[in-house]
Amino acid sequence: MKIIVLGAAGQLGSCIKKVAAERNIHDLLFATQENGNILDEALLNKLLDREKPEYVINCAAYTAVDKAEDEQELCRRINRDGASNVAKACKQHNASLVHISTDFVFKGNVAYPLNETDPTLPENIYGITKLEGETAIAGLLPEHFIIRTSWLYSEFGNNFVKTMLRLGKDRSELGIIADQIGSPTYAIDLAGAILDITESESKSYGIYHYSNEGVASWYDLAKAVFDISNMPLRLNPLKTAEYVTKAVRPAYSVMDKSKIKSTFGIKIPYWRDSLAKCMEQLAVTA
Ligand SMILES: NC(=O)C1=CN([C@@H]2O[C@H](COP(=O)(O)OP(=O)(O)OC[C@H]3O[C@@H](n4cnc5c(N)ncnc54)[C@H](OP(=O)(O)O)[C@@H]3O)[C@@H](O)[C@H]2O)C=CC1
Ligand SMILES: Cc1cn([C@H]2C[C@H](O)[C@@H](COP(=O)(O)OP(=O)(O)O[C@H]3O[C@@H](C)C(=O)[C@@H](O)[C@H]3O)O2)c(=O)[nH]c1=O
Repeated sequence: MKIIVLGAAGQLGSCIKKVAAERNIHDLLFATQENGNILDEALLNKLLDREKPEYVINCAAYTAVDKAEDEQELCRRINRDGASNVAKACKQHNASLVHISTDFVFKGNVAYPLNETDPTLPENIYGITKLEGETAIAGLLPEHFIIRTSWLYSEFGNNFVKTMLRLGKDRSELGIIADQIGSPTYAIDLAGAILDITESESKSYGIYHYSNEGVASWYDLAKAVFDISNMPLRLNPLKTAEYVTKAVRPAYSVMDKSKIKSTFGIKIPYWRDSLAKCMEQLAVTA
């Protein structure tokens, strides 16, 4: 079964590459911006024409949440128009699409785990354009799996866990927001779930939520990182108002994962267990 992974040089793309190799799944083509620019419709069509994939996994996105507030046009082109281009190419070539979206499509003003039908109301440009991408795909291609995930980290790319380890080397104390609540997700676990879905060849298309089990604040996540790595840093819990950022982030964006678990039989690890695994990998590569 042929699969094309777009945005393959990013964090999640790299995790899919690693998990696919571990599982001996070899019929994947990993496309970067060079040979799979999602803003270039002709290039995408040529790629799908040549490879004739059953699935396209779109990991390509604009993910710089604060910078997006100053680069709205570029962010929208990639997250809305790029997603739409990918869906059109899939439609033309009879491929199913696995597309990745975010918890930041929610406003975050309710304190219960959000399911796939709960109302969306993104508050920053990244979230707004990701939701526009979801809507564009749903309107163009019924054969889609849109997987909303949250707080991705891994041994690859840029992420909060690696930022903490970098800052922790030079500082004796850090202030971390403690009133934004979500679910950290090891991108390796998400990569495994995505491959479970493609391997299942299921036709249960639609939106799905996936994160690791459990909930945490950014403060909890940072604390766990420094505890696991035995770094004696002083962490100060902050209120959102005390740590000014360009983009507004949801106060509560925990997602209900019942649908993905019951539809595909996916087992989801607890976030702290997965964090420990990632830290082991980071220690090996350090
Ligand atoms: N990171 C997170 O915490 C979360 C991410 N997500 C979603 O998960 C997905 C994967 O995220 P992640 O891997 O962390 O993000 P990364 O930023 O690590 O990877 C995104 C990749 O997309 C590439 N890209 C950008 N523009 C284009 C383009 N025009 N054509 C092709 N490729 C392009 C980037 O290339 P380059 O680096 O060269 O610009 C980069 O390699 C995204 O859809 C994101 O919105 C959802 C929730 C949480
Ligand atoms: C570096 C740092 C961040 N923070 C806060 C700011 C912010 O509220 C939170 C996370 O900051 P970051 O900028 O690392 O993470 P951010 O880029 O906001 O992470 C988001 O990325 C996008 C792509 C998603 O889709 C989301 O699910 C989510 O993972 O931590 C502190 O409180 N102290 C610090 O020292």
